[in-house]
Amino acid sequence: MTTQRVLVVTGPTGSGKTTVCRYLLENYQIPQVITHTTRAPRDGEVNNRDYYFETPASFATKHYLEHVTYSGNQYGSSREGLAAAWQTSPLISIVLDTAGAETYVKALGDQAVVIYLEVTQQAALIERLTQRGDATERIQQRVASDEYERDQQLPVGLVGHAQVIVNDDWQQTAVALDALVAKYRVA
Ligand SMILES: Nc1ncnc2c1ncn2[C@@H]1O[C@H](COP(=O)(O)OP(=O)(O)OP(=O)(O)O)[C@@H](O)[C@H]1O
Ligand SMILES: Nc1nc2c(ncn2[C@@H]2O[C@H](COP(=O)(O)O)[C@@H](O)[C@H]2O)c(=O)[nH]1
Repeated sequence: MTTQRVLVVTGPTGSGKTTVCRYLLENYQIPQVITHTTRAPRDGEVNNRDYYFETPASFATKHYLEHVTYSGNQYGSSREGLAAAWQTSPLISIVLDTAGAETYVKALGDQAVVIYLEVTQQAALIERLTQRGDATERIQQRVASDEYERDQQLPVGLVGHAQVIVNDDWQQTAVALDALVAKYRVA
């Protein structure tokens, strides 16, 4: 039987996690698990595609494999979401903060293939958030959060479990992703 795996894409805010999952979907038809959040949608984000956007009350009614608070908002991923994505493909992806990635490794073992993205210059991260259209006060709130600081380094619990990709140059990132997919994708 084909092993079901999930590519867990993690790293600091603005490091390119969502961009990586979009690339995996567009180039390899690897579906992304949609997660739940109480954060307000950004311009261009669509409910049921980018996130399940929830109120605090509706967020509390779901069954989560893990859930976190990140910069004042709640985020969570459900077992049902994973199962639904695995129905469509044995190789799927999900975007998580590093706390969520650690939980996935504990819960799923080798089924969780962790990709930790980093960007060499922290100023480049902030610049990318600005270019994405994030409001200045939102960026400041995020940069001041404990979660922002924590996600700047690969957590000890992921050492030996994560493949680190430096996403300074997109072409190099794409080459690294192509190699990773070749290793895990079933022909
Ligand atoms: N290698 C790169 N070079 C330049 N810009 C990039 C690169 N990779 C991604 N970006 C851009 O950086 C911005 C942030 O990327 P993305 O939204 O994928 O980050 P993220 O890690 O998902 O962020 P967050 O955790 O805040 O949701 C986007 O505008 C994206 O187009
Ligand atoms: N542990 C989890 N982290 C999640 C989940 N969904 C998204 N995220 C992470 O939250 C931050 C902020 O996301 P943003 O879209 O507001 O920029 C980022 O690190 C995401 O990877 C989840 O279900 N669980």
